Amino acid sequence: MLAFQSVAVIGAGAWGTALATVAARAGRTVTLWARNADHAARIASTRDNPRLPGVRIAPEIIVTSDLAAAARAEMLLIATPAQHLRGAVNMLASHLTGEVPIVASAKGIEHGTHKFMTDVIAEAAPGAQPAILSGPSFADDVARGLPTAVTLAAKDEALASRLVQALGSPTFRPYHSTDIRGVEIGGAAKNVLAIAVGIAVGRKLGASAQAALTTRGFAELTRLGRALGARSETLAGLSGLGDLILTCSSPQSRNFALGLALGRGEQPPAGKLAEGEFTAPVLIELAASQNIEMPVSEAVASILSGRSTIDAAISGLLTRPFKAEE
Ligand SMILES: NC(=O)C1=CN([C@@H]2O[C@H](COP(=O)(O)OP(=O)(O)OC[C@H]3O[C@@H](n4cnc5c(N)ncnc54)[C@H](O)[C@@H]3O)[C@@H](O)[C@H]2O)C=CC1
Ligand SMILES: O=C(CO)COP(=O)(O)O
Repeated sequence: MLAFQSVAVIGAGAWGTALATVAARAGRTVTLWARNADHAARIASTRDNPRLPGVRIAPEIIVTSDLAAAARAEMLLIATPAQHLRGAVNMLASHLTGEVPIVASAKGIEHGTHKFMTDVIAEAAPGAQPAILSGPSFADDVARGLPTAVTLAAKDEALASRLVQALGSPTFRPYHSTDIRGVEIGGAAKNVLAIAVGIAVGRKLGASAQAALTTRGFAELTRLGRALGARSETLAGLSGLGDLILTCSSPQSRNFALGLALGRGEQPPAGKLAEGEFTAPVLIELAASQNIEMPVSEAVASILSGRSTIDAAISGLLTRPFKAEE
């Protein structure tokens, strides 16, 4: 039998549903777990998730709210928002046996603790083997089987490679890595930077400003990543630069769309998760604790908290002293 034949996805939002589809396409036996029993029953009968409209959920995917049943899978993927990951793994922990791999797929940093997703898993489920999956991949594209490539990192390279084998298919191509921190930083920071770029586009600052802001955003993401031990190749790879390019260039991104609305002076889209909103304050706290300058992220955090107007934040960025490019 193949390693990791059974896969459970915890969290039945847009991304969890897309990942369940990925695992089914790769030939795994898949369980999709929703915390709300009515929600699970509705998805199971309609084969449709309102979080991912127009995508048909394959009949072989088992949709359930039975956590003990889901926890029996040989491999688990957590697809809750970042701030809910600890709660989800805490619930799971008592059902787990052995060193089951738990792959985080949320993009964020925990409030209060400044912990990244695999650190939270290691604390909440000490017997498990944490891993992280991240990269340029809109749930809708992935679920429809459009070609995507991501990074999947675990401490042990052989494990990362086996997890890739379990999930990969011609249209979903994970690359394995051992640089967990690099993958986590890219995913968390790019959402904040996408809000900044969305604001600039919403304010009609032009395509040149969009490219400049994305690039200077990458510079600050790289500075923080290097300070925290990430490898440059990871930061310039799919989970870093790749995801930054995607998210900073497409209104399909909820983070970019939030920025766009703010920049235009409109109401942000209702009911859409934009992780960057939650990551911004903790990202700048983390950067400050490392003495790393992240002016673009700081501007986003100050706009979101109401400490600065958009125009004042833009003016602050444009009047920074000239310096060497680094
Ligand atoms: N949607 C996308 O294209 C992608 C999303 N992600 C990441 O995946 C994470 C989740 O995003 P989405 O699925 O898009 O959000 P979503 O808002 O569509 O779904 C989140 C789901 O998590 C569930 N949930 C919340 N707390 C929970 C808990 N304690 N236990 C179990 N379930 C819980 C909610 O009920 C909801 O169904 C985010 O960190 C996001 O950045 C990553 C790659 C692509
Ligand atoms: O992470 C994503 C694409 O890689 C999804 O982006 P948004 O969360 O901004 O929609």
